[in-house]
Amino acid sequence: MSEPLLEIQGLRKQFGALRVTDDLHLQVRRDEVHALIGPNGAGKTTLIHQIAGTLASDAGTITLDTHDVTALPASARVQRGIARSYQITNVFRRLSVLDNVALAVQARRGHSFSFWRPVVRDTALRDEAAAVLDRLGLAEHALRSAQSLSYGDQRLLEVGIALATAPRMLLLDEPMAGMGPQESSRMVEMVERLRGHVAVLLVEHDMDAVFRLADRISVLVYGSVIATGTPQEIRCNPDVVQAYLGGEDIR
Ligand SMILES: Nc1ncnc2c1ncn2[C@@H]1O[C@H](COP(=O)(O)OP(=O)(O)OP(=O)(O)O)[C@@H](O)[C@H]1O
Repeated sequence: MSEPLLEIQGLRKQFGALRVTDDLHLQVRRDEVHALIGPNGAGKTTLIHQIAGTLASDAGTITLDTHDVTALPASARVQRGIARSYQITNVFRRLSVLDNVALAVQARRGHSFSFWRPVVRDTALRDEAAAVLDRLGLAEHALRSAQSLSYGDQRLLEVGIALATAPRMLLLDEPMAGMGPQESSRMVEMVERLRGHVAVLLVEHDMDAVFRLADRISVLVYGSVIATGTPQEIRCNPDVVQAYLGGEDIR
């Protein structure tokens, strides 16, 4: 069993009187796919924002590899190895697929976007971006504009942009949302290939995908983790079945 890479203790985020995350504790190991499930409004997306640093926390700590990152801005967390995939709105639609990934590689190297040069002039950059596309199964689309990709491929590209920052902790917020069965299964295969190379925290409503992919699952209810365990443990946990599904079987 590996040591936790990400450790969250007593985390809280409050909007007015509403505590969206509240005394939240969670550990993600460095070699696991860890799924976070919970009813609508439980606070899953808010937690992803707090980990990524796009929302400041009101209490608690977030440590990555024992370094406290709670007070760091989002950009500094990316440099430390935390990446999240954003919605398609984060993709530069008119740029090529390869250039989109290369921009993220370049950002990781600490260059600002104003120094962006066509990727074709920078072999190392191009090779690194191409390797990411290979990993995603998008190599054949490298020179197409991002906007010409199918919906499923655009969502894969989002993950590619996150991977291009060479994360140790990858946050995926509903990567299968809006996908048909075929596209979902490509995303599942892609996440499967990441296992062991990068720690993955996966928020997903598609329970088939969750139970297929997760090494462990945490269940969030009213902003707190009520249970963490293997898929089998979670499936059999009476508190989870009661709280999450109102008493119905989880699958
Ligand atoms: N910026 C905000 N201001 C006020 N309330 C917010 C804000 N962001 C989220 N909330 C509220 O916090 C609660 C949790 O939202 P969040 O999106 O984190 O839940 P979730 O578990 O991701 O839900 P879903 O599964 O439906 O995506 C909701 O009641 C939401 O309305």
